[in-house]
Amino acid sequence: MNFELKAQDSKSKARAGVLTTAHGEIQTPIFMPVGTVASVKAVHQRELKEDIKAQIILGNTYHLYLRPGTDIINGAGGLHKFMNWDRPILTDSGGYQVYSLSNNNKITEEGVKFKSHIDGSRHFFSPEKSMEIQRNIGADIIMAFDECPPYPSTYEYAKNSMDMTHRWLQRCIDWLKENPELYGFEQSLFPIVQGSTYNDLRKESAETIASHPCDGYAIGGLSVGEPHDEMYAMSDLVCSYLPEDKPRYLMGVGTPANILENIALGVDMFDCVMPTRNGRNGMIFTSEGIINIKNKKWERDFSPLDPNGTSFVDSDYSKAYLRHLFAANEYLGRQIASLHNLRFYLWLVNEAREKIIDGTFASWKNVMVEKLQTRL
Ligand SMILES: CN(C)CCSCc1cc(N)cc2c(=O)[nH]c(N)nc12
Repeated sequence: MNFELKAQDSKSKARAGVLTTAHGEIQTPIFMPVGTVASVKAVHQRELKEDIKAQIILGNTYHLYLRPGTDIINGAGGLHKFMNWDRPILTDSGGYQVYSLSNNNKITEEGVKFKSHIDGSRHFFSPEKSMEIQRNIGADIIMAFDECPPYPSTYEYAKNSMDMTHRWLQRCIDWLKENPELYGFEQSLFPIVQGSTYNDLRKESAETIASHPCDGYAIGGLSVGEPHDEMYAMSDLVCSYLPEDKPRYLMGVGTPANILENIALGVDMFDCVMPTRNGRNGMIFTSEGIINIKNKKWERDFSPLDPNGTSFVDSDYSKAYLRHLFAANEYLGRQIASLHNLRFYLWLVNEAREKIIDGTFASWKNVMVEKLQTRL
């Protein structure tokens, strides 16, 4: 895996680059649609590739392990073949999902005991187990098995959790060294910086994580309910300790405005369920602001969904029509909203990339951040 910086903004820490993987190139800054259970909800792989122009998508160890299970995915020759997606895939390591989905879990030094949110069956994830599952899934980018502390956490909890995440990282590295790739293509580990919202812990974690030679580095433990200015402060601090020549992935972020602000701080990769989850609830993101399509004000607005939009749905359908589909609970409504929002997120990061390359990012970002938060 190789990362090449193409341009750096002179008035911010924003960068434009290219990450080359076994399944193709990724232009950064990039947004990664979330395909938790081997599907980006309500969207075809063909639409992801041809209309949304997604370059990499996310899968998830916790979900895929529980259903369909690694032996079926392995039997298909890996997740790329199983879901017919031949571009890069990143999988999260499963710990975060255990905390957020399984209400009955116990964390020890060894790993995490949990009950399946599907059928209540008992399971156990260790760093080694997480690596084995991600090896079998065949993800191009494997996330280290970490603990994402809740927000807020006491200093003591955040420190103990961070230290354990660092010990778990070494166990991930050791297991991957002992167990080579199964499908004949490179799979790279991204370690994850923790430390909650404590400056000294974040510095210590970033330095520890950066001491491991990896193809990329992730910032975890944010977008967990902390105020946005805390998110930005931690992201800024951590980026200053991570290698310049490797991609930085801020996990679970975020709103369009969060993404632009973090690009300005030096972050290159993002994922978030917002475009799909909030889209399915009628929240439509546009370059002029946010539309709640269920609002009565759109009932007789026959104008295109998004005149500046770059997806086919933006000109094919009107606001009034999409509002009707939501009112009637028609599947097509969620499909249109998901497709539009994902295309918007990919358009936004590509616009940012072009502004970084032509040197106008900082001023464009400030204007854009205001517009993106307008309620239309
Ligand atoms: C669908 N996505 C939300 C899933 C991928 S990102 C999940 C995710 C989100 C957030 N906010 C923090 C963390 C974190 O600290 N560690 C890990 N492993 N994953 C995280």
